[in-house]
Amino acid sequence: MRIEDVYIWDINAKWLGITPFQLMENAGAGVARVIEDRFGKGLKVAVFCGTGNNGGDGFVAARHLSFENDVTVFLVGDEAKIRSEEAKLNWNILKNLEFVKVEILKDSSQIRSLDLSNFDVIVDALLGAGTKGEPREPIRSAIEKINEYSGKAKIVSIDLPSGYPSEVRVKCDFAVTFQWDKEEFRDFERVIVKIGYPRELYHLVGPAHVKFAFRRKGEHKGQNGKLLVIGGSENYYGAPYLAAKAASYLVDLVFLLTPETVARKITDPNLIVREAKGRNLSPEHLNMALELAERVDAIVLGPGIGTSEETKEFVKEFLRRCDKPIVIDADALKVVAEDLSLVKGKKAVLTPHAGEFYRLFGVRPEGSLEEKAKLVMEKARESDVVVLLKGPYDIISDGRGWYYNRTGNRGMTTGGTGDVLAGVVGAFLALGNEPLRAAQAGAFLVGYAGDLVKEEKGEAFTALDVVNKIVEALRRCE
Ligand SMILES: NC(=O)C1=CN([C@@H]2O[C@H](COP(=O)(O)OP(=O)(O)OC[C@H]3O[C@@H](n4cnc5c(N)ncnc54)[C@H](O)[C@@H]3O)[C@@H](O)[C@H]2O)[C@H](O)CC1
Ligand SMILES: [K+]
Repeated sequence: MRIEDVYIWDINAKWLGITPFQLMENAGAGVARVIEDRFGKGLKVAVFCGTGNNGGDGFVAARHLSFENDVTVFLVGDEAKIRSEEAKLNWNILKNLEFVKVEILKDSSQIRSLDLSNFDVIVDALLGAGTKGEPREPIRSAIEKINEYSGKAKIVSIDLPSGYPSEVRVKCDFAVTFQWDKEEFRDFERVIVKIGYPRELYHLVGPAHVKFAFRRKGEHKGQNGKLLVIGGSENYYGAPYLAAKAASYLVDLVFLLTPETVARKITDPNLIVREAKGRNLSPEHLNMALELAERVDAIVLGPGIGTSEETKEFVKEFLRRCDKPIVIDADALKVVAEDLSLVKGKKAVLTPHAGEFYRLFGVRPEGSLEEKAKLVMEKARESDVVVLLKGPYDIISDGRGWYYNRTGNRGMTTGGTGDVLAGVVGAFLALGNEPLRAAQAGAFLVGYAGDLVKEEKGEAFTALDVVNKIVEALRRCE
């Protein structure tokens, strides 16, 4: 698990109804318990708190420790800067306690003159997962002050030694970190306390996956994602349009390569339509497709593409010669089913429904969520791509872990929502996300948009209704 996961778990925990207040209470209580387990009671404890939630954990730990120890809290910084509701609540509780001494240290001179020699334990709750860069004053002086007592007092850091990973960091005896170890943590001892997360969070896709996937990096047009949608045929023109339209809300440019019969029906100014002569895509359009692919960040291949022989030839050759991140959906999956080596090791997301999954892998996804998930994970690992199995719960795997998405409703069985999903996953790929994150974010966002439609219209709606709710759903994930 990485530090970013801390924020993903917090946000998705909130989605499950677990509040940051509960998490902070459990974190601070866990720190207090470890300190008393290790060092006994009747201790003289100094708790150095910053103004973020690391400090908030310190406020809680101070309150728990004050029951049988002599506690002094040093707030380092301006109390007006205490930002989160949960930290503010715990600060206000602490300030009103007679049996906890509270001192506010606003600048470094106050810190430099501190004498901590009569404290048995010093708790470092200055900086945690929200640290950016080298420690700045007055936090820096507090770190240096605490380090003067390394080897004299017991020094316990909350979550991680403040200042880490920079050289200016607290020399702690150990850090109490939460729920699981983090792969970025090196060269300091950790004690892990659980703070009440259910196992669900290992697997649940939530709004945090969208929040972290929708990163608009560039300032200039075209820097925030360029996508190419390849699809449409003599029988289908809606599908490629839905995929392209959905994506156009998330990225800067969307190109749509489609047969002329389809192109003529699409007049949406947000889409850059490129006509392929004839009624279906065929090998004669390969160069045009490859040249367009060179200009974009990601590709969606398949919506409405049909199953004519010349189109299957086109799909095969295109997959052989294009290495851009790609979503493969609908009838293009039929071509992949004939030869999985076409996608092996690509930055690809396959988006089959149950029938297409059977066609691809020769086995029906049946049984419990966990049984289906293990099957999806096995097939994703074998084919070395991300598989997003669509269903009442979408199941997603990159072959290493498995995730499931609960947003969406029965109204989503209406035609075209699969095209919308393919377009949105493609857009998240074009924004620079890894295939797994793109699939997680796409599944959640499209289902959530469908839920917003249902709130308004009940379960009778069209895929275009879902497209029109994507921006609203995205805003709620931010
Ligand atoms: N799920 C969990 O594991 C939980 C973790 N909790 C605790 O929350 C912190 C992360 O809190 P956050 O508010 O995001 O950030 P920090 O408190 O670490 O720091 C932000 C604070 O510090 C200032 N700041 C940032 N960088 C610097 C710097 N280089 N120098 C000086 N000051 C800096 C910034 O302006 C903010 O004011 C996590 O570590 C856990 O301890 C939850 O409480 C429980 C769930
Ligand atoms: K800390």
